[in-house]
Amino acid sequence: MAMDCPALDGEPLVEAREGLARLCVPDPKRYLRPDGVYEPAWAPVFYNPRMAFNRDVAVVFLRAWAKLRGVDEPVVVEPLAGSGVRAVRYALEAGAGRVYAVDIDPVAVRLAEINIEVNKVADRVYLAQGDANAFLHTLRSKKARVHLVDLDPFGSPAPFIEASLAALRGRGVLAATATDTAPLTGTHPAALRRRYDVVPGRSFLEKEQAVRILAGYIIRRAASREYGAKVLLAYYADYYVRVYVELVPGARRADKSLESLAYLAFCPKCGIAWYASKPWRPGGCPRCGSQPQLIGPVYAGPLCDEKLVDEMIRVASEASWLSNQARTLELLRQLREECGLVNPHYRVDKVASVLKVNMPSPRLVVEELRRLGYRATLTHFDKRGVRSDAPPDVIYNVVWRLSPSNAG
Ligand SMILES: C[S@@+](CC[C@H](N)C(=O)[O-])C[C@H]1O[C@@H](n2cnc3c(N)ncnc32)[C@H](O)[C@@H]1O
Ligand SMILES: [Zn+2]
Repeated sequence: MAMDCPALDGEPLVEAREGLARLCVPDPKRYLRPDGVYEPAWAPVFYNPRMAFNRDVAVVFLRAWAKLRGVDEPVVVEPLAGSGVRAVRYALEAGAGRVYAVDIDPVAVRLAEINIEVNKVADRVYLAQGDANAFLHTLRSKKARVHLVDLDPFGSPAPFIEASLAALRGRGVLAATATDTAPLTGTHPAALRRRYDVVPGRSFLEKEQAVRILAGYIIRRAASREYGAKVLLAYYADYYVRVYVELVPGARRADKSLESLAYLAFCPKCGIAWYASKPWRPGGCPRCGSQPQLIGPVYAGPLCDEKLVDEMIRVASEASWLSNQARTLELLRQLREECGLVNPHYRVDKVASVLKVNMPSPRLVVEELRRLGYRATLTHFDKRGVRSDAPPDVIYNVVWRLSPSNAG
């Protein structure tokens, strides 16, 4: 049955559905760019239907994490809540016992109130207007138990990370989306250095670089508060980075997780990247011996936890209500393949261009590497990418042999 959405400050609202939630949102047709595409940032309250996939993965994550950690009715904080869609979905779909939803904008809070009402989750979703950081610090001073803080800002989550860590007492998860992909991928090196405190640069693995910089930044901030940090899931989709980092208090754990940091070293001449643990003595390119370019520190560990992803795949296969069930499963299955392979991916097109041959199919390269006894998979970061534990000379050899230029 169609729903009657009230007006919001004279702004007509329309119905939208996402997961199990029924929502009232600004009419996308009123905020079209000249090319006819909806621009959610122009609407009086931000609601982006394209982020439904991000929220699908988030509810699946929380269900799986709570099951594995034996947490009943987890407590979630969403301090940048916008229309309230994410908070409502955590309550409806992820079994959250309590969700604190906060936004600084009074209009967003009024819309979130409507959506909480419509979905009958007012007993579980607590709404407040205010500054995210102030609210997170209040939770800390009240010693509230928080299991998950989900940061979904405009741009960078960096300004909210300290306060999120403060609110997470005991074992919990910090989930963060970053849409400031121009700095993270190295297009704006000054902003990258400023925001994430790294030696900036632009490798040919832009998306993997972006994910590893954000994860590394969270690990370093967590360590300064004596939290060990483990990356449970980290990926790139559409135009954003998303990471889920589990935090466990303890100075020794913090020291240990700092060991997962390194510098991303890359040789523009050979089109390969690797990790260098000592920036002042990074070692030469394993192929040509020349001094590499460096970015970092970055997180140099696995992009996901295999047990968690297995459980997420199980949850997602049963969650037929998700807005993007097939895409969620596709991403999780691909990440599952990538979990155990920590080396930065190889770009088959770059290697082929250095060899001055046509690019062979990355899928064939993976098959051949496996036949030779190496671990190898495609990567969700790039259709032209291959992730493998094979050394560069083997990759070069395989790309050369499989190139259509050398066929017959
Ligand atoms: C990208 S939108 C959130 C979208 C929402 N999380 C979702 O899944 O649809 C970012 C929101 O953060 C709010 N915001 C910006 N700065 C804030 C601050 N310092 N404290 C609280 N909210 C803030 C904005 O009003 C906006 O609604
Ligand atoms: Zn080289």
